[in-house]
Amino acid sequence: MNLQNRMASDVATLQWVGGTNGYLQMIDQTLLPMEFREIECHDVETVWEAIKKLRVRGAPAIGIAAAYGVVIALQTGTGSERPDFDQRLTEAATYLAESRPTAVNLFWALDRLQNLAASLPTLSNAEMHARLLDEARRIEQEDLEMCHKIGEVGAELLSKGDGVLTHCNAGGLATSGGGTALAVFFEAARQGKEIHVYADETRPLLQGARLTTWELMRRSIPVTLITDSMAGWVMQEQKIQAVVTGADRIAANGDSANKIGTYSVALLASLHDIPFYIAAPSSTFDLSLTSGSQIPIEERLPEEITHGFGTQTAPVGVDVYNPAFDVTPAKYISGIITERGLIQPVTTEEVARVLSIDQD
Ligand SMILES: CSC[C@H]1O[C@H](OP(=O)(O)O)[C@H](O)[C@@H]1O
Repeated sequence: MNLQNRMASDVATLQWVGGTNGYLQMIDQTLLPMEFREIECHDVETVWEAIKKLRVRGAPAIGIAAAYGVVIALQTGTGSERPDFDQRLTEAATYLAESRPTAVNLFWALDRLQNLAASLPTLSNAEMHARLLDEARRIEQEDLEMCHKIGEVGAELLSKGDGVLTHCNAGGLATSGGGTALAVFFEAARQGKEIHVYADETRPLLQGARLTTWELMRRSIPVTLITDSMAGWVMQEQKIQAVVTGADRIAANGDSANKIGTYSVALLASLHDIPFYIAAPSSTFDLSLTSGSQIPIEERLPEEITHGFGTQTAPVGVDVYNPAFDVTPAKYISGIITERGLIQPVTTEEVARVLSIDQD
């Protein structure tokens, strides 16, 4: 099987249809697992809304969607001169960058397209548009390859029969299809390691209950759903031999932002002397930040907590705090699994060394 078939989840998180005047098709993840529906994005506003509402979500997937969103934005607009085109590119990137603040892959992808255009100022609008579509497709393909390698690097850390805990969803749905934390589980299972996954439900939007269990069950990987508050107890009961989660932005010293609740899981793992790993591609690192204190943390609407999935569970008007992410200090991270190898110990020097390793 080729890489695309082997590592991609058996459903395409995202799919570009057609040429430069095509459109982006994506699974609406807000409906899973009860309904499988794909939506078509024919304008940049639809892409922006899909990112904002987590119809497409997960750091790498958000970056890929934004890259295709730029291509869609350039299908319309005034001016036939290249400066007009470049202005529209800048406007589209600025607009998409406002959709969500934490996942650095969004900004990394938008910068990559803008830098490409800046490096090719003499191309016609049509030629530049085609190159931008090629670059978006390259970002998606590179992510698939990175997921595959993350799976291989991470699977080596797991032993036959391990219980492994994960938080939120860092699966094919959060990426080009290969997953990051779940790529480790997919590969370990493929190698016959017979792991058992414990999935935190991950309030308030339940990415673990809705998405991680769905992905693992589709691949016949044993998974047990637990509430977020049970993570410590299953560790105490010695059901867990390792923890692997994803990440949305990793600072130069290895401090990692991930779904809210990850920090608590890392502290619990440390207390129980259980290795806690982050799995993430190099596109999730933000080396411009010296530490995690500089990572912007998205705050989302109170209704996600008080009216989750249509049921009101708190008095109207109650004060609500709803940060979507938290930051785990590097000292609580046993290692960061990347496509370039394992970063361990998690230090600024080791981050720089591993990320500088040339890809084959
Ligand atoms: C492979 S990145 C997955 C990462 O993204 C999730 O956040 P969200 O569902 O809000 O996009 C969560 O932090 C996952 O670990």
